[in-house]
Amino acid sequence: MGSVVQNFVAVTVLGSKKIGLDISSMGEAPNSQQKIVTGDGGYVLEDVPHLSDYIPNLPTYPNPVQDNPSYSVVKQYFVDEDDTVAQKIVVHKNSPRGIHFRRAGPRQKVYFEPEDVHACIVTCGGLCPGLNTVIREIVCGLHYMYGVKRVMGIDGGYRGFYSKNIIPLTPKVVNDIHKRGGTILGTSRGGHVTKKIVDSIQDRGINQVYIIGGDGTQRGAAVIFEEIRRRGLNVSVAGIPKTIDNDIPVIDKSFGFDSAVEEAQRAISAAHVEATSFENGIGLVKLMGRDSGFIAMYATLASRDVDCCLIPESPFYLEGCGGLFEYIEHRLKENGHMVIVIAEGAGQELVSESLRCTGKQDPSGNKLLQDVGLWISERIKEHFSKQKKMLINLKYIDPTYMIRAIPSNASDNVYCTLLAQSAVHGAMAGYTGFTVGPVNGRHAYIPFNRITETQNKVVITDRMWARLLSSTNQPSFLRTRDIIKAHKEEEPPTQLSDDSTTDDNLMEKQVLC
Ligand SMILES: Nc1ncnc2c1ncn2[C@@H]1O[C@H](COP(=O)(O)OP(=O)(O)O)[C@@H](O)[C@H]1O
Ligand SMILES: O=P(O)(O)OC[C@H]1O[C@](O)(COP(=O)(O)O)[C@@H](O)[C@@H]1O
Ligand SMILES: [Mg+2]
Repeated sequence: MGSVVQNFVAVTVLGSKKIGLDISSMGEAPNSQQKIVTGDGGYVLEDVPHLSDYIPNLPTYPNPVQDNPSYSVVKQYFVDEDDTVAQKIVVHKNSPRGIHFRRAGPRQKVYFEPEDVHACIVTCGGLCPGLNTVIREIVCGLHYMYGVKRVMGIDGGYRGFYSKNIIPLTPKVVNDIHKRGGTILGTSRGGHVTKKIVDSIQDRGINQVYIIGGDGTQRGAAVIFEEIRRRGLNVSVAGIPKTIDNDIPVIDKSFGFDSAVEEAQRAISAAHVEATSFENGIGLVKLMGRDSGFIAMYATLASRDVDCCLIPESPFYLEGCGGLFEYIEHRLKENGHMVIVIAEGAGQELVSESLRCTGKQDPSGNKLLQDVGLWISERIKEHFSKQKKMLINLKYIDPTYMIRAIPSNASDNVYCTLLAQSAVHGAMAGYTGFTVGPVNGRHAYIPFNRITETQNKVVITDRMWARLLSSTNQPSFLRTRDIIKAHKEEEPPTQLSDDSTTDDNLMEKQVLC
């Protein structure tokens, strides 16, 4: 028999399941109410809000997709109302069933008549390959699956709601945009004024809002949803997670990540060519990754030309035994050249120690980072010129904005299509206040708070990082105390990471000087 989790107010009882609203504090969106359903065997559904939660007696309509020749041939096209997706799929015999999310997809009944829908799409934050594909597929999904004709683009991110003109979007307008990088709608940081945004939504009669963006954007979307609910508006808010850094938790990975890793290969290959063409050549490539080193890690693993990968999650040091300089010297003596990949957020504490730390932020409140690529290039050159033992040739490549500006690759295009269609199905079915994304390969509707409360990071006590260390043969730069600290802080494995190694294994691996 299910039960209501403590701190949750029961509002409905369905068979053995109970639905509760969490009224405890929820970070930056204090009015948020979490919908939790518990069931037998430790089953927990972290559900997403629905328009009918706060607007009574909403009419429903048969889903027009059932009359669409492309889709009507598919048996069981509609998702069962009770389908949910498990967050954890590696379990033991006696494990509780754990957390689940509502499965994404088309429902038998929809909460909007297609001719009544007035949808808008906005893109916020940094660029990422695939933004245009998601825009295209939302427009085409609404149009071809549901017969929705009124879709508009918000120009230039959140501030575009109240300071710019709208961009009408039709299948014709968006037909070719997936072949272009960037976003045809423009994007920006900062400018989130909730009241003005929701006023604009209300004034324009918009009833579906599709918000494409990263962690900051999803925080903004959560606040917009709260305000819409407070005003009792029949407006569905759907978030589509975007971040090239892949730092959004819960979902398997974010769109554009694969494209970025693929494009990074070109920079790494160039660095390798440069490095191998000069005596003691060092090719240094800086890749994106403000707080999470996924691009650097995956690009390194894919390339096999990289001798050292430095990421924000794994502290390193330059001088002395087991340090970077020692490793460079050893590798150059051994192989005559080397390639280093560094994520932009790596070693920031070292950079701040030696440069005057400005503490500046971008308009969204993200910390502005020092250029670690330039800094480390200078330090390496300085070290070897002082030592006079070895003449080195270092070439620094910063391809970050070139990578971010490419169109998405084929697999990201397919992924973007699924994301966009899942978002459209969710909004049409009356769900709101959700982010869509794959969890263990199945698309699901995830409450905003789950996406914004933490960041996805490389877990350096996972097997994936061990694989990287073994592929580059670089030192782990970890001292015993760091290993113990890392294990204490260890987060549950993310979908892109792997199981943890044991304490004992790691202890054996530390560098002995
Ligand atoms: N806590 C927040 N509340 C409301 N809006 C936010 C919040 N954090 C960021 N935003 C807005 O979200 C947008 C994008 O955020 P940003 O951090 O630049 O990029 P990303 O969404 O890619 O992380 C900006 O317009 C910013 O003002
Ligand atoms: O120079 P900008 O546009 O501020 O972007 C730089 C940042 O954007 C990112 O690509 C990620 O941005 P988002 O948070 O918008 O996804 C970081 O890796 C990088 O630090
Ligand atoms: Mg961000």
